[in-house]
Amino acid sequence: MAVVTPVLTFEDVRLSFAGVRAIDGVTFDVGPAELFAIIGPNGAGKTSIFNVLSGVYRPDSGRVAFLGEDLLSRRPHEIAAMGLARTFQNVELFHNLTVLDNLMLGRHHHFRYGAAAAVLWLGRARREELAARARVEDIIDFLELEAWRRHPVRLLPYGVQKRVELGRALAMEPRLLLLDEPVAGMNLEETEDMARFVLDIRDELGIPIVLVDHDMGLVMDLADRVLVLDFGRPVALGTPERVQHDPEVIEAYLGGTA
Ligand SMILES: Nc1ncnc2c1ncn2[C@@H]1O[C@H](COP(=O)(O)OP(=O)(O)OP(=O)(O)O)[C@@H](O)[C@H]1O
Repeated sequence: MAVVTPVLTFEDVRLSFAGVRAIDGVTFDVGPAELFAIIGPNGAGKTSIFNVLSGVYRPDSGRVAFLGEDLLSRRPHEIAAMGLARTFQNVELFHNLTVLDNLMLGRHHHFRYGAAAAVLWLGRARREELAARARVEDIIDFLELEAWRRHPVRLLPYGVQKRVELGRALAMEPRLLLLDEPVAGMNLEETEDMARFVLDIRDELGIPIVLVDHDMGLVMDLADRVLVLDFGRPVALGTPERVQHDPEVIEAYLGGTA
């Protein structure tokens, strides 16, 4: 049997804040083109895990490797440049800029030319800019954003703004995508659209995804595997089918009502 090397390895990670155990011995890995979900009630430690992965928090102990390389010694911009892209719970875009410009900014770390070349619009700068444009136009097609491409983000419906944020993360050409509550605050139609795009990213682009949410329903529909957390502790890890029927999950997460 072929051995599949995980894209991400998170091993026995612990992190406390003034006595609060935000992450309490959490271990998981994410395979290539896997949609991995982390769920748990408020305060379970989901955002803390994302903050460790993106280099914002340094854990007290444990090991985290991305594409075989240690992540814990890296700064946030280095981790982004390695190909780990993230969206946020709240829309974090430049609201007065157009969709196109926001997506172009998502690519900035790919540009290799210096300031002088950029100002003079010379050689390499021009070639890189044209390649970036082509890539961004592909993403606009993929996320069905054509109708809004020249609109400032602040004028767009909320669900479309979240899609632009997803587009900006894709513009980084990620090797792993972290989605923080991608459907929070969305109506049913927006939620269904977002769910479809998330699946397309895995299936058509082959990009592995870690998705954090507290909505059990969405996660169970989308994820290949699910990690359930409670007060920073792992409660269960497995396929949605298995996790849903785990007595500890039913007790801890659903309060024994399922
Ligand atoms: N910077 C911080 N300083 C102090 N405590 C923190 C910090 N970040 C997180 N915590 C604490 O760690 C615990 C886990 O918080 P975290 O935000 O990771 O949970 P969460 O599962 O993402 O919750 P939510 O669904 O509300 O976003 C909470 O008790 C929280 O108060």
